[in-house]
Amino acid sequence: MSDNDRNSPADAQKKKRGLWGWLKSGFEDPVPRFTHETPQEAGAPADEGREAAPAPSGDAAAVTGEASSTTPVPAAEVGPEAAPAPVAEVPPPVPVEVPVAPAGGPAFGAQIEQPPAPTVVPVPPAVAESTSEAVRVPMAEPEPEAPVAEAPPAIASESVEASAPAFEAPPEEAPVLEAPIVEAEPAPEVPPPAVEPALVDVPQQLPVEPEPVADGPAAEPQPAKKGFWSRLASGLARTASSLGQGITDLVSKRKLDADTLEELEDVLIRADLGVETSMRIVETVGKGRHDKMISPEEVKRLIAEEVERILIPVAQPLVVDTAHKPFVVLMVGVNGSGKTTTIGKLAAQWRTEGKKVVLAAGDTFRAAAIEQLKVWGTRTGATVIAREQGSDAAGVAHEAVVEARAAGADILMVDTAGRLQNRTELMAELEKVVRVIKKLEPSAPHAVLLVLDATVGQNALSQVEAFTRIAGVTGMVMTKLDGTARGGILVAIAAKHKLPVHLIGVGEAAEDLQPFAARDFARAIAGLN
Ligand SMILES: Nc1nc2c(ncn2[C@@H]2O[C@H](COP(=O)(O)OP(=O)(O)OP(=O)(O)O)[C@@H](O)[C@H]2O)c(=O)[nH]1
Repeated sequence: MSDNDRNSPADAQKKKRGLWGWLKSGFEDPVPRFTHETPQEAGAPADEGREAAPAPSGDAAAVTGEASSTTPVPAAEVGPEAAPAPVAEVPPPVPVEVPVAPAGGPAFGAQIEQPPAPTVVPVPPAVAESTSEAVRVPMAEPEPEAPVAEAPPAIASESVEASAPAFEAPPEEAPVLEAPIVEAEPAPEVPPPAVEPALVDVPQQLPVEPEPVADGPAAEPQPAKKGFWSRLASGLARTASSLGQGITDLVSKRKLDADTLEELEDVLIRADLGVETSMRIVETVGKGRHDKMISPEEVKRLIAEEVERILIPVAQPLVVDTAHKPFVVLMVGVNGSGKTTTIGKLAAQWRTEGKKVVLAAGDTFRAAAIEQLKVWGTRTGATVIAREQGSDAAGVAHEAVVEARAAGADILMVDTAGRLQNRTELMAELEKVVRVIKKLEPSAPHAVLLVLDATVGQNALSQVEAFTRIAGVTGMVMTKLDGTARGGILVAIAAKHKLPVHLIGVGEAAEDLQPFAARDFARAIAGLN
């Protein structure tokens, strides 16, 4: 579904369902659709670099703001450096949420502003089978208010075994739940952050396909699951059909003369393949075929071969080096490029492989991003480290590294707020996140993934330059290839920057994040079967 579809009545209806309503919809649903809450809409001070994503050059809409109905943002809390609100003012959106003492030694305390009472969202029970592994997560604190009341239905809808909710505290440990009653108290009564969080071993569980809700409507027949190729081909259909139509119109009735080749070059440039790449392709197509008839299929084949040649060196899988525990992945990119969604999709895939995954809600600028990550945590069974909106992102990253280590996590993914590459102060903030992670673990982050929105077109080229310079980008994920007819931008970036391309997003479902394969991509973009 493209961003354009957000305003459809069906989409609006989905949004009205609310968080738990969405969770009930189960694992097969499209991924959660979180809108981008602009500072203005939230009543916050304007911040151009945060709010203004580059205008898409393709025909897919840019990610625009619609205030989230579930997470109202008080004006005073908005802004990356704003003092965090008392915990009591942030209604926990998940069943359990407890304050965790800021980890890290005194040496680090001098480096980072220490916001109060970070929260940890424990692994939720969207699971069926326990493994022998256990992850240490903070003990759940009972919340007498609405969130607790809402929790059981959500668990019931996701959990396979309603009789064994993984998140119910064992009776003998119940007293621990009463200890840090800080969330409902006014700020002055919140215990100092040095208090040890109560920890309990919670079985690490693997996500499974959800069972239908017992009292829900009769299950509709599900469409057959798409295969890898069909997802890729349908995701790139807009680019392929635009290219294909242009090629067919050009060569089906004409000989391959100089004019035809020039027009072919225009068709390729319009698909954002870039001038150099387009010239290179046209040269290949024209070689030995001047003034001869050529079929559209033959031209597509030649394009695919040339594109594949360009892509082969950059098509590199994202390899998790198990020597690092956790393997730290930092997500960077401009506003709305798909960082949080990509984290969720990756978490889903890695959790299915049985990996222990921790997610750090380092996009502290946008309240909805924190909620979005928590939902992905609930959905995938990954632990989420989150603080209030406006907290120091570097502090969250620090906390997350400490917690992920303590939990023996395999992978830690750190989300960051979207920022325009030309906003120096925001890029400096990102630099600080990297610095803080390195201070704890010099080899980390082990992967810095630049998430690029394919619909922004040529602007992506300067994003690669800036983010690589500031954050040391190691690889790229290109999202929303399904929302543009100009997916050729990936080829232009590959040709210019030679940056590894690990993954591509061709839709909003978790399965729509695919490993990048040069041949498949080249053939799909050219419209070949
Ligand atoms: N169609 C499509 N939509 C995508 C894809 N990847 C992400 N999206 C959507 O893009 C929108 C923005 O994604 P987010 O993950 O919130 O973006 P972000 O980079 O975290 O945003 P900021 O926090 O503002 O920087 C969401 O509606 C996603 O569902 C994709 O591959 N295809």
